[in-house]
Amino acid sequence: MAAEALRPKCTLGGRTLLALEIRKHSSPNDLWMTIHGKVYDVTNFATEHPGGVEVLLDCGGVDASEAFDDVAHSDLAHEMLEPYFIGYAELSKESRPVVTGDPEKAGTRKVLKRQEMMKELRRQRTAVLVLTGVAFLCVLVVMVLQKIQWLSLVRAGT
Ligand code: HEM
Repeated sequence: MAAEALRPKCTLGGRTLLALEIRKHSSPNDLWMTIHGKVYDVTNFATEHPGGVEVLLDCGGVDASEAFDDVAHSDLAHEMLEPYFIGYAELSKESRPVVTGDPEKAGTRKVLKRQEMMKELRRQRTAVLVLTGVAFLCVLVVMVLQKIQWLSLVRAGT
């Protein structure tokens, strides 16, 4: 009875599933994750995820709440979750990421990896912004030069 009460479970269309079941859905073709106690089947969303498919695969079958919050997702991202909702999961040890070796170190490694990815994303965004700015300035300079040339031609003609 006590063991039954401790069992992590998730409801899906009236059915009750163990967290062990949630964990089985961790492949690109079958991807579930738990975010704040709710289970989402994001199989059809993974390849469309603006943050890339890799980060979602890292969270396949486990509790992705921390990873999701770390990114400070927009309200839109929270709304986008809803169509993928399939049920509720009991937050238990078994639904959290499976870590091998020293859990503390493994957790730190994951956080560091994520922070590194975020830095890289920001670097890429800054580079794109700078390049766009430079391209815009170049176009502006060319337009000004053409205008000057045109004005001097007009003056020379009169
Ligand atoms: C399955 C649920 C998820 C949905 C619906 C979702 C949705 C989104 C959306 C809409 C964006 C664009 C930026 C925004 O509007 O916030 C985004 C960006 C991102 N997401 Fe997610 N996301 C999900 C899960 C995750 C998870 C579990 C991670 C784990 C680390 C993650 C990492 C990222 C990253 C790194 C970005 C890029 C941030 C940037 O460009 O600054 N997402 N996501």
